[in-house]
Amino acid sequence: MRDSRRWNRGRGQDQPPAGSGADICVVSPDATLGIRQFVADGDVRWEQRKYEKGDLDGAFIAIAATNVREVNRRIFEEAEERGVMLNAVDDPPNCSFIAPSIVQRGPVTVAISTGGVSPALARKLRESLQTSDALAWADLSSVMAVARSHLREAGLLSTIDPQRWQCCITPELLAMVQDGQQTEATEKLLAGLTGDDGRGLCQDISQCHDGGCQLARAGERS
Ligand SMILES: C[C@@]1(CC(=O)O)C2=NC(=C\c3[nH]c(c(CCC(=O)O)c3CC(=O)O)Cc3[nH]c(c(CC(=O)O)c3CCC(=O)O)/C=C3\N/C(=C\2)[C@@H](CCC(=O)O)[C@]3(C)CC(=O)O)/[C@H]1CCC(=O)O
Ligand SMILES: NC(=O)c1ccc[n+]([C@@H]2O[C@H](COP(=O)([O-])OP(=O)(O)OC[C@H]3O[C@@H](n4cnc5c(N)ncnc54)[C@H](O)[C@@H]3O)[C@@H](O)[C@H]2O)c1
Repeated sequence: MRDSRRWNRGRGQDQPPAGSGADICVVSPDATLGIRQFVADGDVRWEQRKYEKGDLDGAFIAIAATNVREVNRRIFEEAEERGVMLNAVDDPPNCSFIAPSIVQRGPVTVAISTGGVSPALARKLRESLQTSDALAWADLSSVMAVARSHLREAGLLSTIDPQRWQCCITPELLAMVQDGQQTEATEKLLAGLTGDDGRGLCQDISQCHDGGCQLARAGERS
């Protein structure tokens, strides 16, 4: 099993691997302080012994992180036999999946993979993305969720053109949310989506491409 340094490094924070509701079991004669803490917190079970064939019985996903390459290879063989997904930390040929670098903001998760070509590049991309404006769109999550659930309840969700969603997700809407005006932003979004805002936004969906309506609105203002 990976040690806590790696868990923390991959996520860029002191976040236990649990929290997903997964039943996590570590099989190892010894464990780091980090893993012992997860065990003490009830997030992880620890079987204090060496790996034995059969340990993957019933597993959905496994990580082979012993410091003995031959043991990791045997774990990979068992995983292949059982159809269990396996990651062998730094041994790509003995992985059936590769661990990505992760960026999270609210409910939004961005996973970055270089396909094993360069983990250092995956980290660079993660660190760039964490501070990039692109990720700020994730701050709209709760407003989007509320509007969506409202439209679903009203039986209107499937009537909204996908392009209209894109046109309504504007920097202006984001600024409102970031200013703490959640309710106003939700109302504005719903009005824009249902065409009730009276400003002609996206009245002709067929003309509305690549933010075209926003460009038109900017033109109107100037
Ligand atoms: C993304 C991340 C997630 C995580 O760890 O969970 C991750 N490695 C991270 C960092 C990192 N790892 C290494 C360095 C040193 C610089 C460098 O080598 O580039 C750095 C950078 C640093 O620490 O700054 C060393 C290293 N890693 C691997 C090898 C073996 C090989 O390539 O053969 C070696 C050489 C070992 C040696 O011999 O010394 C292999 C893998 N590492 C992967 C994932 C998978 C491919 C992912 C992809 O490329 O997309 C894969 C295949 C295994 C797997 O699937 O888990 C995490 C980013 C954390 C973050 O976001 O900050
Ligand atoms: N890809 C990465 O980013 C990355 C990062 C850190 C470590 N690694 C790799 O992960 C592996 C482990 O590194 P580490 O620093 O955690 O090593 P470590 O020595 O700290 O830990 C290895 C653990 O495996 C246990 N172990 C040994 N034989 C075992 C067996 N037969 N059954 C069960 N457990 C057994 C040991 O008791 C120990 O607790 C190494 O191959 C290392 O190169 C990869």
